[in-house]
Amino acid sequence: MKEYLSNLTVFSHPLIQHKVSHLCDVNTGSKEFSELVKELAMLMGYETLKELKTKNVEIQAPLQKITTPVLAEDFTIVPILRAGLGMVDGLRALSPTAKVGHIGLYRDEETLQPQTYYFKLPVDASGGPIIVVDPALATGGSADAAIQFVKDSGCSNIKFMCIFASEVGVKLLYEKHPDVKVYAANYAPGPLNEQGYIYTAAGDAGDRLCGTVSYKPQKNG
Ligand SMILES: O=P(O)(O)OC[C@H]1O[C@H](OP(=O)(O)OP(=O)(O)O)[C@H](O)[C@@H]1O
Ligand SMILES: O=c1cc[nH]c(=O)[nH]1
Ligand SMILES: [Mg+2]
Repeated sequence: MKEYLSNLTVFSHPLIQHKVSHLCDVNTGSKEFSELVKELAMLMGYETLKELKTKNVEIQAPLQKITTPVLAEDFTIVPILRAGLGMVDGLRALSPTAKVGHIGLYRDEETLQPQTYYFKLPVDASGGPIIVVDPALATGGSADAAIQFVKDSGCSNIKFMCIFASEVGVKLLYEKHPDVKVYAANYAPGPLNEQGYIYTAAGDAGDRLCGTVSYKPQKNG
C-alpha cells in the first residue's frame, strides 16, 4: 500500500455511498446538494469523532442512580469557506456545544494557489479536536494552508474531513501534515483534470452549494 494512504479513512457505508452518488449527479439541484452535504457531514462525523474523550458522571435515572459516560471534551469545526460551510450544521447536530471557527480561502483559478481572506478560531479551540472541513480535497493546497493556519494558532489535535479526496491531495497532506488524519466519503486515485478538478467528483462544490453555476446534463457521459 502507498504510505500516504495510511492516513486516509474512506467510509464505505452504503448510505454514504448512495448520497455521494446523488451529489455527483449533474441533475441534483442546489437545495438537494446542500441537504446531501449536511447529511454526509453528520454520518461521517459520527465515525470521525469516535475517539472523543468521555468521563463518568453519576446521574439519577428513573429507577436508581447510575454512573454513566458523558463527553469530557468538545470539538471545534473549522469550515474552509465557502463550500465547507455546508458541512457545519451536520456536525453541529452531533454536539450542540461544538464551536465553529472559519477560514476564508479560495483557489485562484489560474495558479490553483489558495488565496486567504479570513481567519478566525474560537479562543479555546485548542482544548479538544479540531475538524477542518471542506467537501473537496483536490490539489490539497487549500487544506494544507487551512491546517497550517490552525497549527500556527497553537492547535495540534487536527483532523481533516472532506467528501471527495483526490490522490494528489491525500499525498500532499501526508507530506505536509503527517499528524493529520484524513476522512473522506470518496477517494479518487489518479491525476486531476487540467483545471485541477477531480474527474469523478461533483464539480465545484462551493458553486453547486450556493447555486452560483449550472451544470448542463451531458448526453453521452
Ligand atoms: O485542493 P484544492 O486544489 O485547493 O481545491 C479545493 C478547494 O477548492 C474549492 O473551493 P473554491 O476555491 O472553489 O472556493 P469556494 O468554496 O468559495 O467555491 C473547494 O471547496 C476547496 O476549498
Ligand atoms: O474537484 C474539485 C476541485 C476543486 N473544488 C471542488 O469543489 N472540486
Ligand atoms: Mg468553488
